[in-house]
Amino acid sequence: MATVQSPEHYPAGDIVVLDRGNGTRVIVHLHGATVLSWQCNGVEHLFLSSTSVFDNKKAIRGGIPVIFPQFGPWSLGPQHGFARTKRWTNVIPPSTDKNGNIIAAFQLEDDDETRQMWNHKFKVVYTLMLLDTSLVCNFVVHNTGSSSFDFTCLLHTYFRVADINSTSVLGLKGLKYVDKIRESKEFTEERDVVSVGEKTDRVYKDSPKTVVIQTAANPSIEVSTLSFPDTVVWNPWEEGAKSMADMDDDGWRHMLCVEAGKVSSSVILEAGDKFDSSQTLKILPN
Ligand SMILES: O=P(O)(O)OC[C@H]1O[C@H](O)[C@H](O)[C@@H](O)[C@@H]1O
Repeated sequence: MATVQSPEHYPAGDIVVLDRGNGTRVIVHLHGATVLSWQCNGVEHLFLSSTSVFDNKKAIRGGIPVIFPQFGPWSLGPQHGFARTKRWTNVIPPSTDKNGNIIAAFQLEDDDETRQMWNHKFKVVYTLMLLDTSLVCNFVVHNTGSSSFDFTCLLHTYFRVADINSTSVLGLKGLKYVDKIRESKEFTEERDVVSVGEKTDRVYKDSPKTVVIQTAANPSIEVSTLSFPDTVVWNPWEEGAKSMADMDDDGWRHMLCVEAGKVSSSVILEAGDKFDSSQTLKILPN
């Protein structure tokens, strides 16, 4: 049977595939422009829950959901904003550049539904570039209206890990973080190697441009960012996973969200301006 991370699982009109051959490919669902899968030489690097709902309504549980214009609870609309539950347009179909890299772009613009929640004119262009061992996700917000607006945004990447108990994140030492599990109080990270051994939901501020996810059995992955100063580290752990209908009961063992974004403070975007940001996921040699 086809798995949720294979193109055959989806109606052809719902997905876009960036395929370099040799098992190196990305699958994007137009619902939320959610990257469902990033395989490199046949090895999958993203977690996608097998119980995720694909009804083109609910947010997809796994891959790389795009969070905009609000990270977290929102008084004007759904948690994490509307971008992850809107249908995006594939404005540049997958094409190969002279170096053999595959590029595709997706776009979301304001419409009646978004303006009812958030009355602003915008265009978001999300461009993916698949290289041999890396994936570039470029996220650009344009203010197409005549007044300024503010927003937060984030790429909610679910990394697939062999075992959460032997997974860690490097590069966070010395950073201040807001711990959402501990009344959103602020702490300072003391560890060089940040392992995750319990329910975790932290927003690390002023992160370095590069953090690394280390996990036994898989190669390490480097996450490099531009204009994304925050790093959210999230794992719902066993009880949290069980309480989510769209998360595999043992999903928490095999995932770690390391999310690059601008969430501690908002972006204020003047009319006619753009905000340009990106994350690059790179598989490091063993
Ligand atoms: O269940 P969701 O709306 O997809 O949110 C999943 C998680 O996203 C982020 O990582 C937040 O920091 C968490 O507080 C939240 O639980």
